Amino acid sequence: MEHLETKILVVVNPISGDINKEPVIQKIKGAVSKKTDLKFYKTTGREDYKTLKELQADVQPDRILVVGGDGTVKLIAECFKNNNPTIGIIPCGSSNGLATDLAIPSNVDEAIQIALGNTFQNVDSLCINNSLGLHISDLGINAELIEHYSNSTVRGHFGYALNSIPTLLNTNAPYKFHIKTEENELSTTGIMLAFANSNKFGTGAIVNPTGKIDDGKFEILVFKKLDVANIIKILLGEVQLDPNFVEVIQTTGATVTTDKPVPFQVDGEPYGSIQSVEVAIQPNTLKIAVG
Ligand SMILES: Nc1ncnc2c1ncn2[C@@H]1O[C@H](COP(=O)(O)OP(=O)(O)OP(=O)(O)O)[C@@H](O)[C@H]1O
Repeated sequence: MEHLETKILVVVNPISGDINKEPVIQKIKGAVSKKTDLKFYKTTGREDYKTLKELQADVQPDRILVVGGDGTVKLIAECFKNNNPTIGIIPCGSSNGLATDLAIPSNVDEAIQIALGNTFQNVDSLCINNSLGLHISDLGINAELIEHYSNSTVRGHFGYALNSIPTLLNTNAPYKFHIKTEENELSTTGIMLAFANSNKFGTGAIVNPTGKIDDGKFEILVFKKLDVANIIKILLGEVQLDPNFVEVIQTTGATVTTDKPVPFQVDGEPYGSIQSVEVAIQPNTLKIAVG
């Protein structure tokens, strides 16, 4: 396989998506040239940020391969955002939102080829209450689901579905959101407010007919009704946006406040319940290998 770098750090989340990573590790070993200095780091879920920072100083990798889900990609983005190495994603999580946005295949062999390849895309990130957001963050019902899911011992989609049932029955939704952007100020009610750092919404015909992929903007989506299937389809970019169902605001920075504490999540990680979120776009934070 052709690639220019010699130092590759592979960060493996052993538990993500309930997938055995050993075959993936063997495939990566088989895909790189003999000259490649290949280092592996398995996340522990504790102090990974600190250890990876030390590894960065030690190894100074040209490329980092992430074998995990959104949470692991985010960990890498936070650790290495100032060093700007190329990041290759081999999607192995129960949620692989950023990989899906970038059309990185779930097939391991194909993903490894792309992760080691030389086609790149710069990706914007969001600064959300001083945390890094790469894909979708939200206040409301989805964050409630994620909170329940993260407290459970069951991993994977099936666990997600099982745990969603009690949450949907006990929800405090709808919530009142006060949204202040650089351009506008409004109050609205919904079951969920999402911050989406995905070009799907920015380039969609209804949201922004003239939008470009790297326009340095993000979207606030306020979902009005509890229709989980439709919400998921919209977040996956599979259906046109119906303004009666979802309100969309495109901006570069916003503050959202609520009347009561609302569960909050950033890229699939629960952040407890909060009443105020500040969000700003950070253009071109990451360089990711794509197909
Ligand atoms: N060795 C480990 N043991 C337990 N937890 C770990 C370990 N390594 C990483 N983690 C946890 O895994 C989470 C990130 O998982 P990631 O998003 O990559 O995969 P996922 O299957 O999509 O995860 P999730 O289902 O929790 O969203 C973080 O919460 C991190 O603390």
